[in-house]
Amino acid sequence: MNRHPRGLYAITPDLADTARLLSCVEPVLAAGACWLQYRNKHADAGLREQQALELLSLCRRHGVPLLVNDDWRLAARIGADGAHLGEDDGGLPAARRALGPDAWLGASCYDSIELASKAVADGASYVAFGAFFPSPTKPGARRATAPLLSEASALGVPVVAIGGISPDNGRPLVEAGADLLAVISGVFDAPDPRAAVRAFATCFDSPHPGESRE
Ligand SMILES: Cc1ncc(COP(=O)(O)OP(=O)(O)O)c(N)n1
Ligand SMILES: Cc1nc(C(=O)O)sc1CCOP(=O)(O)O
Ligand SMILES: [Mg+2]
Repeated sequence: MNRHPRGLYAITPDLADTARLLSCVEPVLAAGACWLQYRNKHADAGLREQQALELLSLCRRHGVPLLVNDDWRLAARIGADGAHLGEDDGGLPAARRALGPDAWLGASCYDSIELASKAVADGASYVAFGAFFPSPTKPGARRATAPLLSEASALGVPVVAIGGISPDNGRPLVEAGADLLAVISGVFDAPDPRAAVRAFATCFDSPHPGESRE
């Protein structure tokens, strides 16, 4: 498993129709998203398990890690590559014990470097900050600013930025220290999701020598 991921971390939109979910996600993986998070805030436990299993096979076919949002027990049960937990989603130490040492375990740290440092001590293997921009998916999300990303680089785990990120505003977050840009609407609400994934890739291009980005 690549311990130094860099690129687009696509997060699924809430879709009750599993066939539609798969047909939305497949082109995004084919176009080069490097991680996928299964997030569905409305499905019941049975549908979430069914959707997570179908996404896991799709991700395996594309060689893309699948992480499950909110529910580390589901991640452990289906053998997903990891889980993502926020402040209301249970303790990181129990999740780490259940998932094993090699699984990805992400923690939402909002705008707090102190939360991030505690999360790493508790077993997180990446930390996420946000929201960096107004988020259509989560309009009430707490806001974070880019200097947090460079501060977090010292924690020694991949750093994820989330919240209202688009191909047009993502590059400064990468330049500030984000390894992964986590995105829902900027990919899945784009008129052409494949083109959006390719446009996100340019946020990770190094500037040409001598090129100014002021
Ligand atoms: C990569 C990533 N970062 C942050 C979140 C948000 O997690 P949380 O605060 O638990 O909110 P919900 O996603 O559960 O609404 C995330 N899911 N992924
Ligand atoms: C799920 C989530 N968590 C956030 C945080 O700031 O912790 S922002 C967010 C929504 C991300 O969706 P979009 O790319 O559409 O803004
Ligand atoms: Mg959560």
